Amino acid sequence: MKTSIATVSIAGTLTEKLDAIAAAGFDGIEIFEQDFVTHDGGPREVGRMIRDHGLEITLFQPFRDFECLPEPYRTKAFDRAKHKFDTMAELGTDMMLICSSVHPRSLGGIDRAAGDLSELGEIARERGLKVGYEALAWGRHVDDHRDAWEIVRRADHPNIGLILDSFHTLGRGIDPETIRSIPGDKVFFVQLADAPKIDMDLLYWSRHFRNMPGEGDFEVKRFMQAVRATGYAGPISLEIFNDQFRGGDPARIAADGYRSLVVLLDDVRRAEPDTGAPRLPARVETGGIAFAEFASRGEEADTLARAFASLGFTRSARHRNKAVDLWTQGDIRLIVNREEEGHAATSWNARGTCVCDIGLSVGSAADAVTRAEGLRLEPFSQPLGPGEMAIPAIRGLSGSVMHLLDEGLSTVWEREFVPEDTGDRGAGMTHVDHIAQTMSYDEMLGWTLFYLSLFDMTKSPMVDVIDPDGVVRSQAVESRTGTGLRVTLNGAETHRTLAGRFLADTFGASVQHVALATDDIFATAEACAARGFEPLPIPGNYYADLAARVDLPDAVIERMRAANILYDHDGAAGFFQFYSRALPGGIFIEVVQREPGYRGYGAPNAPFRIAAQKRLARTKGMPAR
Ligand SMILES: O=C(O)c1ccc(O)c(O)c1
Ligand SMILES: [Mg+2]
Repeated sequence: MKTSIATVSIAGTLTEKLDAIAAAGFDGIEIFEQDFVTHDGGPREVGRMIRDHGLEITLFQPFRDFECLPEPYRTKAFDRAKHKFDTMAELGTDMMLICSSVHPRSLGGIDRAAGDLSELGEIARERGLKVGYEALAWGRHVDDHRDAWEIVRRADHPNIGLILDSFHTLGRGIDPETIRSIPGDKVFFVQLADAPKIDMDLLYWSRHFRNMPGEGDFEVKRFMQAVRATGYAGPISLEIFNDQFRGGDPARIAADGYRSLVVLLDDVRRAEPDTGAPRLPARVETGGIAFAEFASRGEEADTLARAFASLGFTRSARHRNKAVDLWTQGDIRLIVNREEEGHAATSWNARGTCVCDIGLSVGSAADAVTRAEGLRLEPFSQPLGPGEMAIPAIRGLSGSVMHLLDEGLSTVWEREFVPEDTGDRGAGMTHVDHIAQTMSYDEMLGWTLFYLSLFDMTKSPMVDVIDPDGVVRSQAVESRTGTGLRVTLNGAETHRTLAGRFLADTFGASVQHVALATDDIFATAEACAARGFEPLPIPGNYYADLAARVDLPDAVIERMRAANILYDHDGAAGFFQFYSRALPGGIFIEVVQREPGYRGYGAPNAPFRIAAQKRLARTKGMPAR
């Protein structure tokens, strides 16, 4: 099945778009007329340039306001179409898209539309061209693919067919199952887009908020399953009108698009057995986070180590060959890497103290790598020292690394590390609850797609986190089983927010905090305090307000106040959390206790946490981050 993407989906000049689309792996493009018209070069040259990129022109579009016009508009519309047919011949494409008319003088009438299309089909046939008709969700008389199909059926012409676009069908809430009764040979072209479910004018929604399949809330897979059932075998093309993408990095957006298509087509193969075997291993089931590795040096590395000790961690092993310490507590492993060569050193040079590597437990590391390769994710490796194990890894957020560990690879701790004698039993923390990654808002969709396409994860609705100086959008992705990986993605739009400041200071997206789970937050807080841990101070007002709005005994609220513990309840269960102060690199540690059934991340408390962090930074005379 050929893959294609509309030029309108990608930012840049026509040449930049083509470079990005070709590099991403697509077979073809839908050329948007505007992208062609704005280019300084005739249609023959443009056609050649596209073919020189190894791409074919799958479609020329859009041709508007054609059908059902009274004279003299009707004749003019036919003349316009003939003119475009000339251009198409020079470009070297044989398929034109006509979208349903929004012309104020359009008369409507299914047979009138069919008659116009049939007559145009005859002109197209003489020139060896084909015309596909698409129902725009806001078309004046035709706004439903079922009506568009009836028009095409009555036009009854071999050069006239139907174009399906998932946005127009799913955006209007039309059941995609209705596609199954359309003959595949009359479907001339298929366009795909997803979108977030927001209540909005259809045209505005379509032109600004479409996104890649899997990035939104539409049932694009069910749409595509219905398309496959018709026997349609032509190109599958992304047509994504999105303001962020129009201003985004062409290579990144094109790669995301290609990835979304590969995943979707594989999901469809999996769901409809008669469409062929899946080509990729299934989405990878994640266990928890096996380790979080900090790149650091000197004084900052010492400060980190002291902070870990105050949180009840023990330096339980050192690497055989490297300046790498392993700090453990429960099933949690925090690594401090002071090496002056290799990935950690590169990360430290670029951004200072940071989380440079995340180790993830997976069912099968080999399957994870095969799937990642199929999605064209970037593999990572570096030279191994004596006795070191080859653990598969891929590039994660902004050049960071994600290692994939399965059962067979879990011997790495014994093989590569020398244990140290430890007496400390810890402060009761058991495992990593989640990591929080901060990125620019523009990167959020792409990273959501990364997690959802590689791993067996779902996303939760996006929430707004109110910072005193702006809004940060936050979205969680979590393993379907609920026991594996959990990540919150935080998208900052301004440098004035805590997240935005962190982003600027660390030169790109990275882990801003690591949240550790305990079964008894009060005991853990006490054990940490005994080790000299200083929590983020929370003002008294918070507890006065809490007492008024939640159903907790006064004595519990008093204990929370004493330990700077915050609380949330999501209707099902409660959640307790406290925070460290800022560590080197602006990173912080969160400690959480989830009551069984609590699904959130304490988002309602984020404004209080952020205000407290900014206040602390100000009183220390440090930049607020
Ligand atoms: O927004 C539009 O006008 C428009 C044009 C062409 C399409 O294929 C489409 O889906 C929308
Ligand atoms: Mg369309």
